[in-house]
Amino acid sequence: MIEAQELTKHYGRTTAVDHLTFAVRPGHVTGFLGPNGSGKSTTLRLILGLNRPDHGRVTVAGQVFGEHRRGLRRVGALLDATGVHGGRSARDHLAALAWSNGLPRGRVAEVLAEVGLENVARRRIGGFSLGMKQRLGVAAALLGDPPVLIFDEPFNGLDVAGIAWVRGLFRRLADEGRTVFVSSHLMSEMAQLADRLVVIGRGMLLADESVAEFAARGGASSASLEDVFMKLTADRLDYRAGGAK
Ligand SMILES: Nc1ncnc2c1ncn2[C@@H]1O[C@H](COP(=O)(O)OP(=O)(O)OP(=O)(O)O)[C@@H](O)[C@H]1O
Repeated sequence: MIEAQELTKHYGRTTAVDHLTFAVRPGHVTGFLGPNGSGKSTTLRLILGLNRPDHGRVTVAGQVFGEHRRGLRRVGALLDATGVHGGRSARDHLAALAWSNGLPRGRVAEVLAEVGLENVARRRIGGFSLGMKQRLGVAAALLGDPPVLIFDEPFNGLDVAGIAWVRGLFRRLADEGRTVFVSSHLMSEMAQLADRLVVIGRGMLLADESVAEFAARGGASSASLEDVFMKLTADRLDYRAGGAK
């Protein structure tokens, strides 16, 4: 369970996250949606203790998640797949993470197999494609077999087979009773994946409900989830192509 209460973060005069209150429950895939710049990444960084809130709090399993030793046993996260040391091999990268988190070395081979990177385990990460780096990031998140998993835009760079694989993986993790929180700026990605949605716009909460409840906002019309999302966020857009605001 992830619980945010009145969570607020400012960057200078920008309010990135604005009194956000929501809950992410175990046993579900919860999509975290909002237009570009709406505060999703900032919220995830606050959950993981990588930034401090200016107001409010966010807890994971009832505790503020700070700089915990062996944190990977509690929460696995993929925030920025490209933020890894390019000179290391995939295997060495995961082995270092396993060592610093007190995890058995055998987990490295298990997660490499899980994400389909066993054949390139000895190659330098610097030569990996974005999709391969995403797979490696998923492997790192899974390393500690944690009850809570957080993924920021995990579909970036994945091919069709990769997207199908990630969807199946997230479903399995949720069915195992884990809390799975997945951010995206694309409702189309979430429509086939999430059970629940947390939607924000300009840092503020717009929806925290099941996909069925969200769809019902479209009323009797045959509005797609994407239509409902576009309507809900229409006046909370910071960036819109074509110059109109
Ligand atoms: N380190 C920072 N310094 C200054 N402003 C920041 C910083 N990080 C984020 N912001 C601002 O905070 C707001 C929220 O950004 P954030 O990256 O959290 O949004 P996002 O929803 O993840 O966006 P996207 O979907 O485009 O990745 C934006 O206005 C952004 O410019």
